[in-house]
Amino acid sequence: MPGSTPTGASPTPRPSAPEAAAAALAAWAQRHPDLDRAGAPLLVAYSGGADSTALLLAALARWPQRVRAVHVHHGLQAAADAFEQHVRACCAAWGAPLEAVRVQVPRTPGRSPEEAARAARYAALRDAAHRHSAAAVLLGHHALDQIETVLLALTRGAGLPGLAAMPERAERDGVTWGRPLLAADGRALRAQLAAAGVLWVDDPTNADPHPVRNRLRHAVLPALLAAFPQAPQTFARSARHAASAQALLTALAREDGHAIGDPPRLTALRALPPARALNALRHWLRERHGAQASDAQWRALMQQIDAARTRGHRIELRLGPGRIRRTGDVLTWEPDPALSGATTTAAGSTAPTPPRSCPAESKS
Ligand SMILES: Nc1ncnc2c1ncn2[C@@H]1O[C@H](COP(=O)(O)OP(=O)(O)OP(=O)(O)O)[C@@H](O)[C@H]1O
Repeated sequence: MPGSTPTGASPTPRPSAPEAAAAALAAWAQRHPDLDRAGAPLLVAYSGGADSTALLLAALARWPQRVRAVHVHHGLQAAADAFEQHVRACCAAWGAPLEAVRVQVPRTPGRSPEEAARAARYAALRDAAHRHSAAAVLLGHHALDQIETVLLALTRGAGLPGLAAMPERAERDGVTWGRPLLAADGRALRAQLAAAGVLWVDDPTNADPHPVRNRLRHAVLPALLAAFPQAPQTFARSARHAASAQALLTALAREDGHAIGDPPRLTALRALPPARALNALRHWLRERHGAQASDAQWRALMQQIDAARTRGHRIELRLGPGRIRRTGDVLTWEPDPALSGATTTAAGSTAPTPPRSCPAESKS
């Protein structure tokens, strides 16, 4: 349920944005002049954490008339009310329009509470973008988040789409999503906020040592940064290389998709080199059915496609959350409700850390 906070009759002077955030945002804005110069609102996804606080301050400084903060209250942890109070206080103090949205996070079998909360959050941000006809929704991910995302992809044995990690701009669900701080070092953002006396809230789930991301954050990242200080730049570069390569593979898959048809024809698939046929099929399953499958499943399918040279050769295999079958010369895929909950992640929880309040006056 959206609600608006009055911005207050006489807001206190806004603290200046952390330099690292302002510089990264300015460079991002130059790379996306259409968003920089558009008149439409820019929504900042403002959790109250350090990164989105830095982003909000930088965005308010660059686009004072266009920025609106959007905060999503997940109702999952005791501290969520206090987080919302904090962001309301900050926005009121800084004269920033705020929309605080409450979401119901459904319990879904096969989905961890974190995944469900993330999906509900992105849906709420998407809806807010549509309500405001926003030019973009801006997210506070920074360079260290990008390293974690690349490492996380490696721990899962991901392919190029995973290694491409987070794009600095993406169009999804009719919304433009921007990550202006991807070039900024999260440590600098925090240090500069602290030096300016700007307070933020810490999400207690970030301290949970069990989820893989937090293990990476607390055990791996400090060692990596100590040994390779350039990691924020080099990981970002690798992610960009992977994204460019993936863009080429996607273009090739689209082109090959015309040749193999929808549903894909076996004879046309066999006419392509196996790696191209696999690339086209992966793309078809992802784009047409929103599904992904494991390496072992793809290997089994490719073997069957190669072997199915007689009319009587049956193909019926599990592929991701569904089954793929041969009917004549084509392959058809259908979801199988019994398989859709196959990838369950364990959830973790810790006691909430009460947030500090927003300073009534800035020190800078
Ligand atoms: N409760 C919230 N309300 C509004 N925006 C939020 C909220 N939580 C996170 N965000 C936005 O998402 C960004 C990333 O947050 P965080 O790293 O905690 O999320 P994540 O779940 O890891 O992100 P992702 O969903 O992209 O993996 C924040 O900087 C902020 O812009």
